[in-house]
Amino acid sequence: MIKKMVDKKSGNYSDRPKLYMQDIWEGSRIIMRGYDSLWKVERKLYHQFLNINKAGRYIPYQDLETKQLIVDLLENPANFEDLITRSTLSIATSMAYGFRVLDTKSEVMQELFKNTHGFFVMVNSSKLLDWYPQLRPLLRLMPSWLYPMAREAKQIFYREKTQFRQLYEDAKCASQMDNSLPSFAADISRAKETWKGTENGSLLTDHAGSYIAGIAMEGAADTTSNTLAGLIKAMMLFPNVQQKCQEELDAVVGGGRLPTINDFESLPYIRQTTKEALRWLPTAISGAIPHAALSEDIVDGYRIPSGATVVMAVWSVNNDSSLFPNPRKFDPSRHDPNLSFSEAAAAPDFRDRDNWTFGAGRRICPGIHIAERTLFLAAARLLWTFEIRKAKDAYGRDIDVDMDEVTQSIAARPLPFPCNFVPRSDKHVRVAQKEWAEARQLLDEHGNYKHNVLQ
Ligand code: HEM
Repeated sequence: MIKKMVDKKSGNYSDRPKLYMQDIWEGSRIIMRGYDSLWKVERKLYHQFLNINKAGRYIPYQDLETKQLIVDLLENPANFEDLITRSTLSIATSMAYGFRVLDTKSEVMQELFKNTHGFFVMVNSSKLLDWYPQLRPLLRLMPSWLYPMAREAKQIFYREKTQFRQLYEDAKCASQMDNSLPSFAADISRAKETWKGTENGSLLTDHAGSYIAGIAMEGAADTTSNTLAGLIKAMMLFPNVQQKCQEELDAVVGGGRLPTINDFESLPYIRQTTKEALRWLPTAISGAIPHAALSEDIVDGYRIPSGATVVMAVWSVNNDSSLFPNPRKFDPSRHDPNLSFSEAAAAPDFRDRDNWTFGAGRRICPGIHIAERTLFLAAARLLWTFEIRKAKDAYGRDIDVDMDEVTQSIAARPLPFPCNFVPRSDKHVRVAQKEWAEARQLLDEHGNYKHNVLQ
């Protein structure tokens, strides 16, 4: 059904429902935006800077952050949830703005989390106004003390807007300096200059530009971190799969170096494992943000009215046993290693899709190529360095974990679970530490890049 409607008739199903909070946010968040001219400009920019060829440009960031992830885990394995979040967030801020995240508890990051979280809480709290939009005009007649949510939401929007603009302006300024790092924000501001006097140029205001960069950063961070948390959980629960991954790594990479992106083609089972992690615990459990129908349509005799909300039941389709037999079994071998994430997502026959976790149709996630590389490097390096095992209780017994427990969110994540990272050998530890020590030479005393590391 997703293929039939959202992929094949994507011109009709690329709109978004008109959420009350999207109005309060003045339509700023692309991910919630309807199928309009600014959305097309935004999408053009995403395509220009995140396409399959450009995605390769960010590998040095993915390389450095996944090396740091490994040594951080060696030092503080119990903190693995926060460490994977730091590394994916740092890849995202490096790409979007050209700076790294050293600590997720820093003031800038806390402000960012507070605003994003605030937005989703507000969307959740205003569901009634989305189900019954006819109530909205009544709110305007009510004194704000009787209905404080709108005022609270506006405050979150202003704080977020101020932060996104500041980050965007800082990246623009930084790009004027010699030896500056490339960033998506700087790319957008340059595109804005190039498009001056055109229709695209007039739509691409600084405010729009700051949100295009901000949402790319936001879209990249949690989704990837949540998927990695799911992959770690799967490795712990399916040790036979973990062992197969490690046999492949030992045969191809050996024990003398960390896997790199150059091993991508030679590690098909690791790639299949990342595909299976996306299927088995999809962070976009119901397609992240619903689509909406632009015009009325008839599908299999059912009338879909214009404006109808279309939710993709990603969890259900990823667990459909006619497509994925025994679906709760984590089995990487069900995926074709010869198809990249995006090739499988675009497969003409829906049975060739690995999963539906990146969405569908014209709104399919534009970060899919970046995500593929981050997941590959992180998975290969984690499994090269560690045995991922169940944690033990005070009596030395394995602590059981429910495989399906996830957070209640549009970007679901496994509920926190205990887990043991056991280094595979002293030699593996020494190699990882040595490679991180070499990689650190690229950084200054504040932990930021000394010079441009991208091609
Ligand atoms: C495992 C990683 C990721 C997952 C599972 C994921 C999933 C998704 C999903 C389900 C959507 C909505 C698609 C739809 O409406 O049909 C989406 C949209 C989006 N994603 Fe991702 N994403 C990931 C990584 C990334 C990365 C790395 C970036 C940026 C570099 C990114 C940027 C975006 C943006 C900008 C949108 C909005 C597109 C639009 O509304 O037109 N995502 N993503």
